[in-house]
Amino acid sequence: MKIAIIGAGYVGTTTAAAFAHHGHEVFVADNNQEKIKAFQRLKVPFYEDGLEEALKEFIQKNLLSFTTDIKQIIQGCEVIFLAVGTPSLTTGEADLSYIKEAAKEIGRYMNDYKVIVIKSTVPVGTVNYVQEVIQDELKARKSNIPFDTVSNPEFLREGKAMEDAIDPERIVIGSDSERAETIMRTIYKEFRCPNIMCTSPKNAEMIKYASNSFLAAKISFMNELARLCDVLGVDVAEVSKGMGLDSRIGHQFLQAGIGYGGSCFPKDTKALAQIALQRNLSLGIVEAVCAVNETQAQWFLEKAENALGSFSGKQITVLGLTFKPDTDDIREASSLKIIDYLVKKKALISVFDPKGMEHVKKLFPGISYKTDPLQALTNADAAIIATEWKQFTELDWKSAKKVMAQPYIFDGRNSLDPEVMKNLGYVYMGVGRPPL
Ligand SMILES: NC(=O)c1ccc[n+]([C@@H]2O[C@H](COP(=O)([O-])OP(=O)(O)OC[C@H]3O[C@@H](n4cnc5c(N)ncnc54)[C@H](O)[C@@H]3O)[C@@H](O)[C@H]2O)c1
Ligand SMILES: O=c1ccn([C@@H]2O[C@H](COP(=O)(O)OP(=O)(O)O[C@H]3O[C@H](CO)[C@@H](O)[C@H](O)[C@H]3O)[C@@H](O)[C@H]2O)c(=O)[nH]1
Repeated sequence: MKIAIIGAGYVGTTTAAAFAHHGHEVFVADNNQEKIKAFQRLKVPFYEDGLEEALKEFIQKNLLSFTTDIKQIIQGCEVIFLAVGTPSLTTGEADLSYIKEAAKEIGRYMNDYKVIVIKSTVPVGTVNYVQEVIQDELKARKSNIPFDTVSNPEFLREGKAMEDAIDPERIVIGSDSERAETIMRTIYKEFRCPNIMCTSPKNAEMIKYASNSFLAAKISFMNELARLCDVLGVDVAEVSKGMGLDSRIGHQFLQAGIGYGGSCFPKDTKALAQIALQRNLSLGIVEAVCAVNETQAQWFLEKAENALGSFSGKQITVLGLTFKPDTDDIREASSLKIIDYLVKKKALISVFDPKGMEHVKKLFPGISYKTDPLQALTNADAAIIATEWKQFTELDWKSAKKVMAQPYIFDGRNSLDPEVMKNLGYVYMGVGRPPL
């Protein structure tokens, strides 16, 4: 089937690669010319493992192409996916202006029956809103071309985007139209996904926000608990291990740390809380999830500062800048809060990250960017681990100790073994872990 995708970001491009992988012919459009030029030169302008190779393969097989000509792909395809951004407004609400703009273009250019699929994460009711925007454009053209609007939220994780998109655990299709549902089932036929759920558009939209907020709640629950464990001399990592053995709870998303980041959890939890407030409801749990996350890095930094005496004038190394390993994405990364705090405290800051340094340089040009972990740790009074890259978990910490000025390790991701670190002579502090 010929599929158009509007928005060549993380989601649009990995979705495109997954559709091409399953034999569809995919056309991706973006209004950012630089981005499209990069894809046309077979260069992915962000880091996602396996994506560049996949895009090259499908472009060469003529299954995939990139363009700025949105009109052409709207007219050439029966199904159009919207994968544009829905960032937070200052109020926490989702900004639907990119969705609106793309919907207007569809209404302006569509020539025959279309299925418009919203893959972006959007508030409940957006499928209806898109329908109205397109309808208004058609009315202005004095046209009554039929079309359907569908919700098909995306659940991929950055860093594992390709495997998640090609082989998803679940596919949610929110449609009120039998014709559109049949087309959607045809698109996903080759995916052999065991869990294809068809429901209403509103239900599908809510499933996405509810899923992200629930995962974020698991993390904030453990992060809040870590603060109590810290006072009680209990190891939160052992607690989460014990909890996870109950299959009703499970091990995933129970790792305490310095807070969740990325382009999704912070924005989607805030948006869900805001959607409720607009209906005069307050979602106390979701609001608390956000509040714990806002303060978690600060809580950890104050403890670290206390342990070290002061950050002022000290050489502090931040290991890891991205919001999680295996990505170059620094959106809402905890490392940014850490650097900000250290700058205010007049620390001397060195950093290293395998993929995220170029982006952080634009925000903090005045700190020292190093080429490897050992160089970053040279003469350090303390290291703060903000992202659990394997370059840090597998580092030769024995050699690292020799180059550091003082042996303080503040592990914001509980990624190292406290006993091993103690035996190497480090003063180790994790999140909610008692000192040995
Ligand atoms: N990043 C993720 O891991 C992830 C996972 C699941 C869902 N989502 C959701 O998917 C959506 C997209 O996320 P993303 O991370 O891919 O965003 P992104 O910012 O990486 O990409 C969005 C792209 O849309 C383009 N765009 C905006 N308006 C346009 C228009 N009118 N015409 C053509 N192109 C336009 C932008 O130039 C940009 O390239 C968001 O709603 C997000 O919440 C993201
Ligand atoms: O036990 C855990 C698990 C994760 N995190 C943090 O949570 C954040 C998000 O991690 P993850 O969910 O792996 O990354 P994303 O790529 O943001 O993916 C989430 O957000 C996407 C966008 O909506 C969804 O599609 C995915 O299903 C959802 O997992 C990161 O900062 C992690 O460090 C923790 O602190 N503790």
